[in-house]
Amino acid sequence: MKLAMIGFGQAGGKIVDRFLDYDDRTNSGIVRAAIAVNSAKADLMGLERIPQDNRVLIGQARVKGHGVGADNELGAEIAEEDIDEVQNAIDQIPTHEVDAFLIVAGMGGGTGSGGAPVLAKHLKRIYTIPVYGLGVLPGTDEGGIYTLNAARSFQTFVREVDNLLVFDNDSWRQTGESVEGGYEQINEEIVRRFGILFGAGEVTGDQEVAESVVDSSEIINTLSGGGVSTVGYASEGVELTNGGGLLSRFTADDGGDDDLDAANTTNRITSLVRKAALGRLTLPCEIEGTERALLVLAGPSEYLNRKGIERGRKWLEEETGSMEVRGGDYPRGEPEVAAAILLSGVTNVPRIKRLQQVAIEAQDNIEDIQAESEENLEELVEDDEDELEPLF
Ligand SMILES: Nc1nc2c(ncn2[C@@H]2O[C@H](COP(=O)(O)OP(=O)(O)OP(=O)(O)O)[C@@H](O)[C@H]2O)c(=O)[nH]1
Repeated sequence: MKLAMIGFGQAGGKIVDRFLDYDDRTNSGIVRAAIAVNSAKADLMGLERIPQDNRVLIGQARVKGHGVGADNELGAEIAEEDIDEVQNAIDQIPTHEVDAFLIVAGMGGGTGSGGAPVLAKHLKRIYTIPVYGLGVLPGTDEGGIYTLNAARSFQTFVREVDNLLVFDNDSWRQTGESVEGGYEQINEEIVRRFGILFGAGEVTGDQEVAESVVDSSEIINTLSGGGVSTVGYASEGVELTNGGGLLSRFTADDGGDDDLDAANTTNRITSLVRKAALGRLTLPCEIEGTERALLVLAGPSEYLNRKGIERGRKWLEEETGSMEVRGGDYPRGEPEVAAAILLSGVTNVPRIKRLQQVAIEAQDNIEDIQAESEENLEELVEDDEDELEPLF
């Protein structure tokens, strides 16, 4: 499906930048327009792919291009004040060619965390196409203020969008790497997963001869109903029949009379689906209780078959308990077979519960510290009060 992506804040901008790169590399055609919004000029300048004209600096009057320093209330305020500037950039894109908006933001900072929900609310008032969010949760070691920001932003963002897709940095961070290097890899993991999902609804031309290609309305229907979504993914390298040089661990179903080949393909697909659902999700959670799901099998068409996808879909129905599990293929020329599973409307998410608990503790702590420091300041000032006249 075709998306208008808006990266809000530093993380949001960088991830949308990577989506553009992914789109070019894989010819997916999912990014119809890409916009970056930030209160920090330097962050906008650091982007590589998003066109200069689509980079919107907000809050200049308040923060002079220096960012909001993880103050997400200020982030929300400047987004509201400068929403017309963001709208001007959106006015330049052909929204009638777009299936949905995707607002991408890190939820632990200030600009994206505060601004993304404001933009979602604004877009929903104006447009009839769905507005989705892709929210990135901070690592638990980033500290109380990031957790508090994320918990507050999450609560608001999920209410304002048609569906909130979540990626949790905490379960993806790698030890022993620089933060920047670590994010590069993490961002690649993000675009690969969401790229396959959204790319599935963008199959065109002769690829459509495949039997059960996923359609963008199936993605929209899976996301409709709202709530929180997570994505599972697994892949295996294959040899392209037109001469790719990869070791084949996946047996091609060449469509001939070879039942064994077909059975092999089916079995491989089924185990790939299990790996994707039971492995690391973008937001770890219990898959049981998921309201709706979509299974996408991507790969060269000779490695896909309807029976495998149908079996994978049935298995997902059993595991999630959902009666609304869709499935289909996404034929493409990459030398791998990949299963991406969108689990929409997940309810059993211990990470979110914990995030909210820690945020409440952080909020209480901050209030205590504030009260204490006000008292301390009063004591400090009172000591001099008898002797000194106030200025006014
Ligand atoms: N996945 C991912 N997460 C990132 C990246 N950069 C920052 N983050 C996360 O996003 C959060 C910070 O948000 P930023 O986007 O840097 O902040 P901002 O929205 O620009 O807001 P301010 O800098 O406070 O004005 C951190 O908690 C990180 O967890 C990135 O490139 N990829």
